[in-house]
Amino acid sequence: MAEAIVLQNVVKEFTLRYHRTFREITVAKAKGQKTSEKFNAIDDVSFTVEEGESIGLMGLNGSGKSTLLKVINGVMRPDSGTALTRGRIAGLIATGAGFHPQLSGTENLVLNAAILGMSERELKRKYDDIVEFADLGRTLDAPVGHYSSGQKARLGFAVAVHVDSDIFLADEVLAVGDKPFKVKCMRKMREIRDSGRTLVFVSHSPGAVAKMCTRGIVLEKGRLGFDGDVADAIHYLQYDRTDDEDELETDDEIGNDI
Ligand SMILES: Nc1ncnc2c1ncn2[C@@H]1O[C@H](COP(=O)(O)OP(=O)(O)OP(=O)(O)O)[C@@H](O)[C@H]1O
Repeated sequence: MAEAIVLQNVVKEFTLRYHRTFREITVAKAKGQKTSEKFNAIDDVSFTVEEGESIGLMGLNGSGKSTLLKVINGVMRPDSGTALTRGRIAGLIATGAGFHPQLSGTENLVLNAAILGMSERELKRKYDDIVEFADLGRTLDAPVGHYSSGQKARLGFAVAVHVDSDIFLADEVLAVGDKPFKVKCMRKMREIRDSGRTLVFVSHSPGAVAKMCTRGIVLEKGRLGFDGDVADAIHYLQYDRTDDEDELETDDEIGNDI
């Protein structure tokens, strides 16, 4: 089996700025305080994904999952190390990314499909399915700038799943969609997985990850914390733990009842 994604010692550095105004910066400098700090959002991460594997990319908030997807997708370049991929990549890596707020949903659909490499003929063939999947009704005629985050996710996901990709990246599709849409997304991602395409699925929902993926990769403050069987990855993160304080937790329910 061929390699679909190969990451070697990938580092992505960001600058965290503590102040927003000149005045604040001047005061901080006068007091000898730092005004910004560099940190590695992705810190020396290496792993290989074989074609057809389904990976659950997990980790606490801010651990670097979205950043890593952007590096894999190619919208961000690593500061050092290499990120190689084989084949066409599609997916939803950030809700609303690539949308023009002043254009309507329909216009953005066409634009987005073209950006993702769909030919005019292919789009004509798939247009009705995309519209049906997004299920936005007349809202499709309204400017995307007025869309809710869930509506943006619907449109972005609807286009992305209809692209003939070899690698599908999904970031937090379950976070903003309503329940019927989540169910539809999970079904579609399962179809993608079962068709032998490579899937990288970012989620905080252990139930959904366990159902969708065979391998789990856990990021911890930008570093690779765990890479192995998906159940072990969930256990490593203690996402399978339920104690009294977790009683109000809804995350697992979301995954379990899909
Ligand atoms: N463009 C940026 N400039 C500076 N810092 C950034 C930038 N993008 C992300 N970060 C920081 O990098 C770290 C990793 O962010 P990232 O969005 O990859 O985390 P995540 O694991 O996807 O988090 P979550 O689960 O909350 O979605 C965070 O500390 C975030 O604040």
